Amino acid sequence: MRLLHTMLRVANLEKSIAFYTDVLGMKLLRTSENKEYQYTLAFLGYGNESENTVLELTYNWGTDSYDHGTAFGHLAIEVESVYSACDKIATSGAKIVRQPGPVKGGSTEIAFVEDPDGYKIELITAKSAGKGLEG
Ligand SMILES: C[C@@H](O)C(=O)SC[C@H](NC(=O)CC[C@H](N)C(=O)O)C(=O)NCC(=O)O
Ligand code: NI
Repeated sequence: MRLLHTMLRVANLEKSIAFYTDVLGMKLLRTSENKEYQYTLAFLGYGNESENTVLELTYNWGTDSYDHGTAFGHLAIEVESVYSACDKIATSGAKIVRQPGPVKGGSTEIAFVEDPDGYKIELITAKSAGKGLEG
C-alpha cells in the first residue's frame, strides 16, 4: 500500500491551481470533470502519481465557500530553505501565517503559509526535515 493523495475541497479551482503551481512549484498533473455529479478534480504534485503522493483539489460546481471547522491541521512540504521559500512566497502576495524559524522547543526549521481557501501549508527545511522536534 502507499499514500496516493490528499483531497481538499476548494472554492476557486483556477486560483488554487495557480497557487500550488506558481507559488509552491507543483506541476498540474491532470484534471477531470464529472458532469453527472457536477465537480471537477485537479491533481497536482512534485512528480508523477506512480511514484509520488499528490494533492487532489475538488471543485464542486457553484460551491464558493466551505466551513473548515477546527479539525484540519496542515499539509507539509519540504523546501531547500524556509527562509528563501518565504521570501518568494511573500513577494507573490500569499499569506505567511507563521514566520520561518525553528519549531518551538526544537531545531526543525518551519514556516506556515495559507492557500487561497485558508488551508495551512507547513514548509520544512530539507536538512532539518525528519529530525523530529528535538533535532
Ligand atoms: C478520483 C478519486 O481520487 C476521487 O476522489 S473521486 C471520488 C468522488 N469524489 C467526489 O464525488 C467529489 C465531489 C463531492 N461532492 C465531494 O465534495 O466530495 C467520490 O467521493 N465519490 C463518492 C462515491 O461514492 O463514488
Ligand atoms: Ni480522491
